[in-house]
Amino acid sequence: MKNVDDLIESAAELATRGLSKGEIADELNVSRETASWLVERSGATTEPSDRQQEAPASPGGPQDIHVDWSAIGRDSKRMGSIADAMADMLVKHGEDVDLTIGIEKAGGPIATLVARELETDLGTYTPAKHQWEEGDIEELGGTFSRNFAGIRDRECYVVDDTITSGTTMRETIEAIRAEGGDPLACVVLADKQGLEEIEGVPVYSLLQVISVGKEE
Ligand SMILES: O=P(O)(O)OC[C@H]1O[C@H](OP(=O)(O)OP(=O)(O)O)[C@H](O)[C@@H]1O
Repeated sequence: MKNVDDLIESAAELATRGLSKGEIADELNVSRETASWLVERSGATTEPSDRQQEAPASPGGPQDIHVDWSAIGRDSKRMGSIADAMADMLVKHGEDVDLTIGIEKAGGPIATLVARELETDLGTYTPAKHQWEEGDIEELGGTFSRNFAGIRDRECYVVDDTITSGTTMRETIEAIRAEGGDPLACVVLADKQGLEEIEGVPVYSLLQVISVGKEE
């Protein structure tokens, strides 16, 4: 994915396949507003029910950026170096934690390498959105894979690639607590919200995305 034209083309293709703007936002890793803008620019349309729920895209374009980290993700050596840097931020946080949780899908491989560097156990969480097919997503829960470490009564770190709205990280923190775990910090490659904490859990990010010249 190289530029906005590629994003528009991808959004059009996904809309043609019948995906809603929310699903397109998830697929392209952009906000719903950006997904809406991309679809409108492409001239494609989404389902009528979807359009009714959408606020119109702002005429000046979206207040969002797409983070393409595939140059890192396609190379395990680069991923290892980036994961070492993320692990270092958690080391500086200074807690004695022996469990790292990755958020599927993109956070899983990163968390694996962070856990290796920190010499912790590894767990994974799959957010509810990945199980969603139709109906109310609020009625679904995410899942912790039994192929990896258990969480009950354990302190942990949480790893993902990006924070866009913060919804996924918030859901994961709540799910870990509901499972009896205690998330002490989270780390991502890029935080588009510039958050200091989510649900009382400190957020560390290698990159902070800051909008400048944004009209209020
Ligand atoms: O802060 P949010 O608005 O919740 O968005 C961030 C989430 O979106 C992306 O996941 P995506 O749904 O694209 O799945 P993936 O991990 O499989 O790429 C990303 O990996 C985060 O998990």
